[in-house]
Amino acid sequence: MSQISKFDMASKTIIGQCPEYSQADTENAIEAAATAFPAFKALTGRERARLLRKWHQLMMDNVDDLAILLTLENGKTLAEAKGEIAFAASFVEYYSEEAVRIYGDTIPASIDGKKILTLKEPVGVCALITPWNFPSAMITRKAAPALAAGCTIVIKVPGETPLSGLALAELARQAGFPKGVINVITALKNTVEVGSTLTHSSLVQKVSFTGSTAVGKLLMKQAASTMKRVSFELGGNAPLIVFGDADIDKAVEEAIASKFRVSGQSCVCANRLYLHESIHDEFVRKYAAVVRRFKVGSGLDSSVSQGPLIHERAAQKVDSHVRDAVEKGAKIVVGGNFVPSLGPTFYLPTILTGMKANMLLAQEETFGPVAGIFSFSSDQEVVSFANESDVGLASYLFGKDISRIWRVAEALQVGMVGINTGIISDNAAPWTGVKQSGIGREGGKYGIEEYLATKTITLGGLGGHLKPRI
Ligand SMILES: NC(=O)c1ccc[n+]([C@@H]2O[C@H](COP(=O)([O-])OP(=O)(O)OC[C@H]3O[C@@H](n4cnc5c(N)ncnc54)[C@H](O)[C@@H]3O)[C@@H](O)[C@H]2O)c1
Ligand SMILES: O=CCCC(=O)O
Repeated sequence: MSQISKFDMASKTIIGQCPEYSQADTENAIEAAATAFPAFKALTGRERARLLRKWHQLMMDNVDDLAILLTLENGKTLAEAKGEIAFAASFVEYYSEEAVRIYGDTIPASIDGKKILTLKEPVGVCALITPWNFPSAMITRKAAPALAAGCTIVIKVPGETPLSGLALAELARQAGFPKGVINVITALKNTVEVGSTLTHSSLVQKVSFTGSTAVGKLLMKQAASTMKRVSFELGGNAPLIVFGDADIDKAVEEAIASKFRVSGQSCVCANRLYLHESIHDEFVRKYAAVVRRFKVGSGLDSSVSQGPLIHERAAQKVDSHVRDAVEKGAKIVVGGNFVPSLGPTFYLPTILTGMKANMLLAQEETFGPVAGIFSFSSDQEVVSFANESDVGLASYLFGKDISRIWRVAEALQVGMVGINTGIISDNAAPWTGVKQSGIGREGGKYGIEEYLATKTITLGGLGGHLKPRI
């Protein structure tokens, strides 16, 4: 069997290898999950909750090792990696608490003598396909609710970051999950055939995918062949709007976190920053002062704030957005180039001003450390700028006038709005997009519903109501 070699993202030295699984291996994993399903489904919610709690505990006991592995294979800083492991574990804890709270309804029937009940049942074998930008959290955000519901799973981890998923699966084994309940497929070269196998298999009942909109569309088409349930968490192009009455220092701090965490490689990272003309210059001056202090380098170096991007293609895309903007009249305030001394995947944190709607950055997700700054003069104008996108995942608003904030939050065509905060990730909150940012929700009480089917039971022949004796 051929192997995938994994390199430390900063030094490019080899850190490990894992199998390049094929269509046949994927079919075996699906079979294993299907075989394990009846017994796993039959466990009580309390039993599944205990397994999840143990898994959560093992993740937290091993947070340092998991974080080092994550930094090595993804490039994000160690502080960010530790944050991600805690975030990943938080989904496991949350859904250990939901596993015992899966309720059906009793529904008054329209016809006398009948009763209607609903049962919530696990949908069956689920294929979970996850991206490299959050190699641990994007797995547990799917796996924890699926397992809490009683589903068995086949996880297709990204070829760029397979090791974190394997480490999580080993900890799940140690936690006591029965054989066949959690299966991991690693593939890089064979990604397309593995994806096709998962989405066409008649044993797989559900596909949950996080990744780009382009791949999401392909998987949706493939999953249609067997009418699978689907959940898609796809790309974004988040607008961040600062109104004239905002607390500028706070908005700068939060906009830094929103734009530059994981070097701009989160689906909810602010991509387009819209500043009211009255505070534009002050914001840019303060924002640039912070960004100039950033240090780019290996994520393992504690003085570094920005690690490498995932691959050369990603860095080239970032640079193409910067070049395109400059050609069309934008000005580079900070950064604007690669860091050749570190290698082709390192890009300087960049601020561009004078952005216009015809620039690539305005139209597509940059997925890198570039803040494109636009100026606006009225609420209506900024809402129409922000909505000029075929995706609608996250957005951010900064200001004090609550009636304006509310009006704009309602008018934005997005799944999530952060108000006076640049960080909206929380295991308890529904994570969701509109337009081409996806279908379905992850997290919170809604996340588990994606893995449950509602069965309606109608009891007949019950007769009428008892008549009171007179
Ligand atoms: N909405 C969200 O919650 C969310 C979260 C994280 C990332 N994302 C999005 O993900 C994208 C970045 O991640 P990426 O570059 O890994 O995305 P991607 O779509 O290229 O890949 C995502 C996953 O799908 C796999 N994949 C690719 N082609 C496939 C195929 N034909 N069949 C089956 N699997 C296939 C990849 O190996 C990876 O595991 C960005 O667009 C980002 O916005 C969205
Ligand atoms: O890509 C993203 C989801 C995770 C996050 O940003 O919290």
